[in-house]
Amino acid sequence: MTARAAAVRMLDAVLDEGLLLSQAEGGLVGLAPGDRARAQRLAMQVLRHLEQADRVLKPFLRKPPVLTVLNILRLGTVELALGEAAHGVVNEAVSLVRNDRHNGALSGLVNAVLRKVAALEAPFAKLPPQRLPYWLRKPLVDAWGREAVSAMEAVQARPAPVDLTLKPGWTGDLPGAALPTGSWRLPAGVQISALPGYDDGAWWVQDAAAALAVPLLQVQPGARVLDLCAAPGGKTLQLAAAGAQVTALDISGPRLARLAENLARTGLQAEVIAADALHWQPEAPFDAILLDAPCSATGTIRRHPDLPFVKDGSELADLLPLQAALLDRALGWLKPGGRLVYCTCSLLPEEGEAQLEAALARHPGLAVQRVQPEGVAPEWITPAGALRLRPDYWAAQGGMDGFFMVCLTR
Ligand SMILES: C[S@@+](CC[C@H](N)C(=O)[O-])C[C@H]1O[C@@H](n2cnc3c(N)ncnc32)[C@H](O)[C@@H]1O
Repeated sequence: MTARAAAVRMLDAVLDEGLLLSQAEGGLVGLAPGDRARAQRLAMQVLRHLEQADRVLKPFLRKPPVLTVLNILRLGTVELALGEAAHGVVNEAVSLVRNDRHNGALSGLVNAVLRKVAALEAPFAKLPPQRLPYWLRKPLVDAWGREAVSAMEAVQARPAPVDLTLKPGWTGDLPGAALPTGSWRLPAGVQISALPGYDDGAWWVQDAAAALAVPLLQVQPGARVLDLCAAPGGKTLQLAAAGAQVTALDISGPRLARLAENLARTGLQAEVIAADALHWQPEAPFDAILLDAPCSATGTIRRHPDLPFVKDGSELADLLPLQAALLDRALGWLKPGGRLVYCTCSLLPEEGEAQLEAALARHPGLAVQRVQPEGVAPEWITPAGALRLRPDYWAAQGGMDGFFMVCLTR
């Protein structure tokens, strides 16, 4: 199987079976590591430009062919629009259809259509970036307006850069540049495992927005800190590297295994607990708690372009009460005067700003501590004193994940 065939298989899984790309990785079995990475990259490129590909293809199709053939056409169209050489793209698309038991007869159609697409000059140049689905776009337009949402969509059309969090004090010779908040942004196409510091765990991959929750908590060395909903552990590593005595709790065994690997690679320490936070009880209260609550993950669409095609917002009915319940329990585990950071990698105000407002109403004496970590622009701070991070911030440098985060004291 080729990388392109695997990419089409993954697209079929997302668009037909409603699977996330991470759930469709079975389609990559048997591929060499380089081809696996290429197949994933191709599938993600198509998902970022699916709407544009369909608009380009429409005049050349009397009616859409079966989904798998349409996905072959979409893949070819996106590759051509992004500058891939026509010869290889068209030939392989044709052979993919020819080798398909059910649809071989459509190889002539695929050949003719992709040759027409190849003859177009910059077919995506005049098309707007792909729009978010209505269930997600509407509340974002209501919260921040059309212009901001279009800016987010433009950033989401491009692959996300890779950011690193460096251990405090580590200075190595990495390609790329430091961001104002202290994260390190790598240039595109770098092989991460070949970088200095990889083998000794001097840094870890973590989006620049995600890296801001721990600075917001302002932990002191030696403080007892609970990382609630901790896996796979980017924030656990930051807390441990800051000298805190960390308890990392998560409900998911497989995700905690990744957390344990991350601790081992970086040589950092934390007590790891597999438990449901809705039932677990600590033996003693904590100086600080980080609650990175389960959420819609709509702030991570740059890196998960499959999400808008698979999710429909219906999971919010379970997520919103879960977030509130986790927050209420965690607040009960804080020492008097302790701090709690609540955060979600969601763009939706329901999972951020509205959760904060409701928590303040439920807990008299609870207050927002206004914190502006280094490099944070004043306009990222909400009137209530929280941080609202959006994908279109630092757009020219590739953006950042969408996040809501707030520091609370009681
Ligand atoms: C946003 S992710 C956490 C990411 C993590 N903090 C990091 O920085 O790598 C949310 C986590 O919440 C965990 N989770 C969901 N429900 C939970 C529960 N009831 N108790 C404990 N953990 C839970 C999930 O397994 C998932 O790992």
